[in-house]
Amino acid sequence: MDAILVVNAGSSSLKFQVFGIADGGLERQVRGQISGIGTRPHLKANGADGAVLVDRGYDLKAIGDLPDAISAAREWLLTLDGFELRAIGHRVVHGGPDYTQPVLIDATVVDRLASYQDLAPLHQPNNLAPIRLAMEINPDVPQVACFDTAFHRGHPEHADCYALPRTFHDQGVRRYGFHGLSYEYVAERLREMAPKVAGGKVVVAHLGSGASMCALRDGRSIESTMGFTALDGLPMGTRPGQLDPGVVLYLIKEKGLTVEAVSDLLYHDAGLKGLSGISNDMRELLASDDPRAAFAIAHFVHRCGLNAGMLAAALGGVDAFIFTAGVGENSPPIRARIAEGLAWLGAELDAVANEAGAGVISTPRSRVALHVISTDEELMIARHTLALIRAHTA
Ligand SMILES: Nc1ncnc2c1ncn2[C@@H]1O[C@H](COP(=O)(O)OP(=O)(O)O)[C@@H](O)[C@H]1O
Ligand SMILES: CC(=O)OP(=O)(O)O
Ligand SMILES: [Mg+2]
Repeated sequence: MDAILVVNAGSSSLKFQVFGIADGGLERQVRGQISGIGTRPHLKANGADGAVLVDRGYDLKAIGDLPDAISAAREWLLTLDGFELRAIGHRVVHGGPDYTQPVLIDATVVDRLASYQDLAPLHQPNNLAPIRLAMEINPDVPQVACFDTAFHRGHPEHADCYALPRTFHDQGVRRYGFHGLSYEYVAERLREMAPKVAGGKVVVAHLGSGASMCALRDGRSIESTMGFTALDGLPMGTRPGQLDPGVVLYLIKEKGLTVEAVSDLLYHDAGLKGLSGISNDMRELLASDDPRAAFAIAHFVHRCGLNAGMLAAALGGVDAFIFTAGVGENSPPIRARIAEGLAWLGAELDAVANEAGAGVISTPRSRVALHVISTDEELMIARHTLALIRAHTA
């Protein structure tokens, strides 16, 4: 069967899917991920019928980081047969000022994407590693890069600039926004599920290991909480979210930290991990009775509320609030606490529906519809990849 492989390297997970190419479009064949990278690595994959193909844990020595996960996933994927690889689609977190839509990859594209490495050090090298590997091993298989930043490129310019001298903006120092493939998918899904709501003012909360929110007006992004890099906005697993830049200057000038040490702190040791001193993994914090875990969660919920308010202001109101990604899809208690913070907007949670993991978790009276949508960045990537290779072979 002709197939597309999709690779999505996040900050705590490596996700992959295999889609068959059929006349009618894409047919999902395999959906897998290595989750808990850095905490409790676990490989799980399901086949087209949902059957479990593999479900196994690894110790941290075997999979300590993303590159280890890429090797392990590749090893497992090579055990599959029956697929003729026709294309590989990749999530690439930073598209910089150049890429506003998916692109066929060649050596020039790889070089340019590598030049954004410092703008997404947690992701870009891991996005590029499998691209380079496949170029070497399967040079004839076309590869497509799909960007987290592209969906946000329709923002008005006054929203995406920093209040810095204009020359910096012209050099690419501006707000890009991330998780765009997830928001694009959620916007499409919402249009299918609730077209009236989808045409209105919607805030989507992508709460995973990386976390951000996006304001959608009529399905298009008009604002996001992330900026130049994926450090801004909400607190995350290991990233602080919004931080006074004065803190960075102080750490360097007064505390003598090197630039590398500050970078390490902001990408690897801050956020839920830094604040709790326990873990970057929300599951572990929720399960802990250590007050530092509760404190980190309280901070996360507080910042989610503030950022939701900011996006509500950008939209001039909110018709719907959507939860997605690892925490948003799977944690009723976190959803409940965030929903509480939306009460001033008229949101009312249906506690039973929330606990049951329903798609709509607001009461009929609620002035803000509360939805849970499982994101599918890989499907979005597969669609873009198929469209691009078809356009190039037509
Ligand atoms: N049942 C759950 N309750 C709370 N958090 C969860 C649950 N399941 C997964 N998560 C959280 O989701 C995060 C992973 O989300 P995901 O969107 O896959 O992240 P990423 O793509 O950034 O690696 C994990 O860090 C974990 O804390
Ligand atoms: C951009 C980003 O933070 O991605 P992820 O949530 O997958 O780490
Ligand atoms: Mg992710």
